[in-house]
Amino acid sequence: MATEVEIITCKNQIRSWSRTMRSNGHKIALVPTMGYLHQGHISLVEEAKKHANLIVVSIYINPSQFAPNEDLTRYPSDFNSDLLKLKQVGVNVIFHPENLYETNSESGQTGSSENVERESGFEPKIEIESGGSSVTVERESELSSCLEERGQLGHQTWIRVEKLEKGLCGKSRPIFFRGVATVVAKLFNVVEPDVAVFGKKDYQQWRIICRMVQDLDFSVEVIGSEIVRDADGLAMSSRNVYLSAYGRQKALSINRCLSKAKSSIQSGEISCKQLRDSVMQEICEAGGRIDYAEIVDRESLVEVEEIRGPVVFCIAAWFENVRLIDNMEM
Ligand SMILES: Nc1ncnc2c1ncn2[C@@H]1O[C@H](COP(=O)(O)OP(=O)(O)OP(=O)(O)O)[C@@H](O)[C@H]1O
Ligand SMILES: CC(C)(CO)[C@@H](O)C(=O)[O-]
Ligand code: BAL
Repeated sequence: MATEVEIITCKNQIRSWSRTMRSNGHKIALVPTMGYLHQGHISLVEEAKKHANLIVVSIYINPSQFAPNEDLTRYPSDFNSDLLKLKQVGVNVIFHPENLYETNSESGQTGSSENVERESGFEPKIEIESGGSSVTVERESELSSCLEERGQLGHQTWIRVEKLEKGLCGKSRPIFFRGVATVVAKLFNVVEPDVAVFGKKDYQQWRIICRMVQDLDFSVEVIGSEIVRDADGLAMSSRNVYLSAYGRQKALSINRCLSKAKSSIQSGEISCKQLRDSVMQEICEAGGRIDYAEIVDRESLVEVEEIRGPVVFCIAAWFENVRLIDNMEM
């Protein structure tokens, strides 16, 4: 049966809702999403219900985790369909801010002097002190996300989980985890949840959030929830919608070769090189372009050479210009 869902768009309003509810003895779980919801997201809500009695789902396509050459402007969205799904699964609040980086969202002000500077020819250069004199160097290109690209330079504070963010997805998306960690910290600060649920499909993201919470003493319990797959084995993802039926068929090779690797390990294979080589061969033969295929320690995400303990096999590959990620704990 569908339930009433409150839609909140203002930071102050969600914070005061949360504080009131907690003072009345409720426990609040947050499920952060970028919308265009599928069963993977719904499973996070179901997991959240095991840990709290009030559920907030945030829907926010965060510009700071997209590089300017990525798909922010065409990222799929369908708020009405999301609303229906969330009513059916039974959540209490949808937090749907228009702009989480807006310091004055309640008053509708958008400008800042830095925006003006950008519009009038901001150069991506920085000055650094060197031996008593200052030199101008190109700003590291990796520091630019769609947030800065929009000219919204009012935001200056970034969270970097320095080691965990470097490998896997961090190699080809160098600003991605800076944006994710920062926006999740902002969501934690405005929603003030007791619990937050993340999908293990984004394994590195989940580990990074756990580490951020530990290192910065956030009072939030982070839950990692299992990957949900379609019947054909493809890990559900909002971006699957970009795939043609043909591309999707080819992309099934990802899950297929992860399952084969798992069987090989169960039969005694310990060489990560062997395992990686066969996965890479199968994905390439299916027409995929590998971004990475790595077997890493589950906690540190450091690559291992031999299977001697719990690991996770993580893959990112392009099919038809769609970058898909998947993994399997082994
Ligand atoms: N198949 C899935 N199984 C479990 N969790 C998932 C799955 N897909 C997404 N999630 C989780 O849902 C949360 C929100 O993710 P997001 O809105 O980016 O969806 P997505 O489908 O992963 O989108 P994208 O295609 O951009 O990767 C994240 O914690 C993510 O790990
Ligand atoms: C955690 C998240 C909602 C932050 O924008 C996003 O990275 C996602 O949807 O996985
Ligand atoms: N699920 C992670 C969001 C992203 O890839 O941008």
